[in-house]
Amino acid sequence: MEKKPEKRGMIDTWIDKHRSIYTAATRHAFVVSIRDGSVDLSSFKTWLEQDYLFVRGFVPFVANVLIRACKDSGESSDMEVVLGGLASLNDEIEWFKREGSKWDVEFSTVVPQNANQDYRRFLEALMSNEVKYPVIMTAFWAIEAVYQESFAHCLEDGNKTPVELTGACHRWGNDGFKQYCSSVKNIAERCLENASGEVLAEAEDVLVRVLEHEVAFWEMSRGGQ
Ligand SMILES: Cc1ncc(CN)c(N)n1
Repeated sequence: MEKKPEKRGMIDTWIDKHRSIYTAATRHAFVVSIRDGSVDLSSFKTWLEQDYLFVRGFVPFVANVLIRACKDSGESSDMEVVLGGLASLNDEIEWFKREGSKWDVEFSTVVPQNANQDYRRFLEALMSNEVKYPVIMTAFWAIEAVYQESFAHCLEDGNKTPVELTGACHRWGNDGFKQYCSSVKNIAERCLENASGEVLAEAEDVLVRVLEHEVAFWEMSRGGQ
């Protein structure tokens, strides 16, 4: 049977419109250096330290998305998708701790860098009740999708990803995580279909801002702030 082409929604339209920042976030030099094996391991360690702190701040954000999915969605399956994401953050934190001991990282002494603090402040602002559900779901999708696309790239054919880094790549580059991102995208697209012009403008803006924060986060790993 012929496969039906997937329906293009607002998110795909916005990605096309903001292609250069989308590519900057999903094909950043740090990610490309993992894929081609030239990665500087001290950059990887910086990323690991900073991302552990980020993920700890991401938990309350996702918990808030879960509450909004229960209160504002009207579709009971939204809650199940987000709950799955929250549960996998538990595994993620355990993974970071194991990885930290492998790389001799003492997380308790790590200080969040500026890009990390800015990103976390942005997430906190999104947790306000004033922010509409379609806007939150768009942001949530973008945050997860950047990691999925980036790390899946490090596993694609022809990669020279160092074996000690493949664990990180599989964590976000695996098919289950891809499927989960696609479910989150479907939720966001469904909400955006019925959104007002004002909410659409806000969601587009938030999408671009997530991509900018992701670029700054990768830059920080390579020694920027
Ligand atoms: C900066 C960042 N962005 C996204 C993810 C994926 N949850 C993450 N761990 N860190």
